[in-house]
Amino acid sequence: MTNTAYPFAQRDILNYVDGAFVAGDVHFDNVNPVTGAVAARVSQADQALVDRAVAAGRRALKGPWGKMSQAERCKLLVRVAEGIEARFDDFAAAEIADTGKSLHQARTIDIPRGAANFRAFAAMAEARAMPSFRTDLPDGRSAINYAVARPLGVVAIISPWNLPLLLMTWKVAPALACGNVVVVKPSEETPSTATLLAEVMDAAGVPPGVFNLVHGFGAASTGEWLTANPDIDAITFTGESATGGAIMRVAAAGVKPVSFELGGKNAALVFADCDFDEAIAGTVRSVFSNCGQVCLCTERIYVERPIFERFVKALAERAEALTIGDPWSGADMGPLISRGHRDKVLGYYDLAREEGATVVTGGGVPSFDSALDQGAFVQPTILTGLGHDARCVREEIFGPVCHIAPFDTEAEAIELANDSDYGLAAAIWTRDVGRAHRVAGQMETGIVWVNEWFLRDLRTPFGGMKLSGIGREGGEASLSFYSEPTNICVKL
Ligand SMILES: NC(=O)c1ccc[n+]([C@@H]2O[C@H](COP(=O)([O-])OP(=O)(O)OC[C@H]3O[C@@H](n4cnc5c(N)ncnc54)[C@H](O)[C@@H]3O)[C@@H](O)[C@H]2O)c1
Ligand SMILES: O=C/C=C/C=C(\O)C(=O)O
Repeated sequence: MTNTAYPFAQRDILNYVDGAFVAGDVHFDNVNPVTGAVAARVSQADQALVDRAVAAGRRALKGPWGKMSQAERCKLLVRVAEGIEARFDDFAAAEIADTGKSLHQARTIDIPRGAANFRAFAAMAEARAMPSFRTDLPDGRSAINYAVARPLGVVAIISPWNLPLLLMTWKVAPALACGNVVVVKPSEETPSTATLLAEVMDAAGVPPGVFNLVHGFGAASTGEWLTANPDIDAITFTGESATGGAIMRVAAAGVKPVSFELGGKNAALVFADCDFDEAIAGTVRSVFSNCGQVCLCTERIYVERPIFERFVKALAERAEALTIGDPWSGADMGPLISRGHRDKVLGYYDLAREEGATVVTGGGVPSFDSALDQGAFVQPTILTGLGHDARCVREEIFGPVCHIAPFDTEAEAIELANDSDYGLAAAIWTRDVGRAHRVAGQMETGIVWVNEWFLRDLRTPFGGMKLSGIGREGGEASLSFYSEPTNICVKL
C-alpha cells in the first residue's frame, strides 16, 4: 500500500530568495518513484530569479550576517539543527516522497545527518585554529606570521538526488559556519527537503539572503544559470563526473574555485582470513543500501579464491532475502530514483549479459501486481564472470548491483582495485592487521574502510581522486575550502 499522506502531496514547492518564498511562472512535476504518481508541483526559478538570489546573497554579506560574531553564527546553526530535529518526521516523509528510499535509511542516515552536519560544523568553525609562525631574520630580528580567515562570499551549491538533505547540508553547514551566504540548487528529482530546510532557516531567524534556494534543472536551466553567474565566488558540487566537467568549463570563465564530489566505481577486497559473516553483512550494506544509489557503494568485489564460491553463494542468499517495496511498509529496498534511471540500470543488466556475465541473482524488475508496478523498482543483482575490461566492471551503474571476481595474491587484488578511472572509496575485509594497513595505504582512493563501510566521522577528509572529484570536504578541509586565508606578516 502506498501511503498518500505525504506532507508534500499536491503541495506547491517554492523557491526561497532573500527571505521570502517565491513562485515561478513555470512549474514541473515532482514524481514519486514508488508509484509514478505526481507528488507535488515545483516552481522553477528562471534566470532573473537566480540572479536575484545571488544579488540578495551579496547584500546579506554586508548586512547583519556579515557583522555577526562567529559564536552568534554558530548558535544560529545549532538552532537550525534543532529545527530539523523538531520536524524530523516531516523531513523523513518528504525525503521518502521524493526518492522512495527505505524508512530505515531516511530515519537512521539521511535526516539525522542533516541535523548533525549543522552541529558538527558549528562546533568545528568555533574551535578552528589558524597557523602562525615566528620567522627569524638574518639580522637577529624576527617577524610573526599569522593567518586570518574570511568568507569566500556567495557560494553556489549544486546537489544530487541520492542523499538529498545529507549531501546538501554537508555543504550548506560549513559554508554558513565560515560566514558565507549560499544559493542552493537541489536536484530537480528531490526538491522537498531543501524547501523544508528553507522553512527551518526562516523560523530559526537566519537573516534574509543568507540561505537562498532555487529549483530547476541542470544544463541550460537553473543549475547552469547559477554556476555561470559572474557574481558568485565559488561552486561546490556533488553529482556525476560528467556534470562536474561541464560545471568546470563554465567556472573556468570566471576562474571560480570549485569543490567536486563525483562518481565512484568502488572496490571491496575480501581476503580469505576475514570474519566471513561480518564481510557478508558489511557487503550487503555496501552494495544494496539506498538501492545502490550512494556514491560510496561497492560495485566491484574481489574475493580471495579459496572463499570465492562460498562468498558468492552467501551474498546471493542475502540479496534474495531483501524485501523490495513501498518504503512505508518497512521494505529493505525501495525503487530507484526514477523510471529514467531505471532504464539506465536495466541497460547495464542487459549489457552485462551481452558481455558474457553470469547473472547469479536478479537481473530484472520485480512484479507486484499493484500500483508499484508503475514505480521504478529493479531487482538486487549479482554478476560474475566478466573480464576486467567489461564496461559493467568499469562504468558507474548506480544501482543495486555488483560484480564479483576472484583473486589469488594481495598484489593482484591491489592492482585490480586501483585499475579504475574512479578513486572514491574502497573496503578491505581481513583479520590480518598488517595486511589491512599495507593494503589500505596503497588504495588510490580518498577513503578506505577496513572491516566497515560508510562509518563517518565528519572531522575527517572526504572526497575522491581521479574522476571521483577535486579537493576534499569534511573537517578542516571544509573550513579551508569555504574560507579565504590572509597571511599577515608583522616585523618585530
Ligand atoms: N563523491 C560524492 O560525494 C558523491 C555523493 C553523491 C553522489 N555522487 C554522484 O552523483 C551522481 C548521482 O547524482 P545525480 O544523478 O543527481 O548527478 P547529476 O550530475 O546528474 O546532477 C547533480 C546536480 O547537478 C545539476 N546539474 C546537472 N547538469 C548541470 C549543469 N550543466 N550545470 C549546473 N548544474 C547541473 C543537477 O540538476 C543536480 O542538481 C552519481 O554519479 C554519484 O556517484 C557523488
Ligand atoms: O552518495 C554519496 C555519499 C556521500 C556521503 C557523504 O558526503 C558524507 O557522508 O558526508
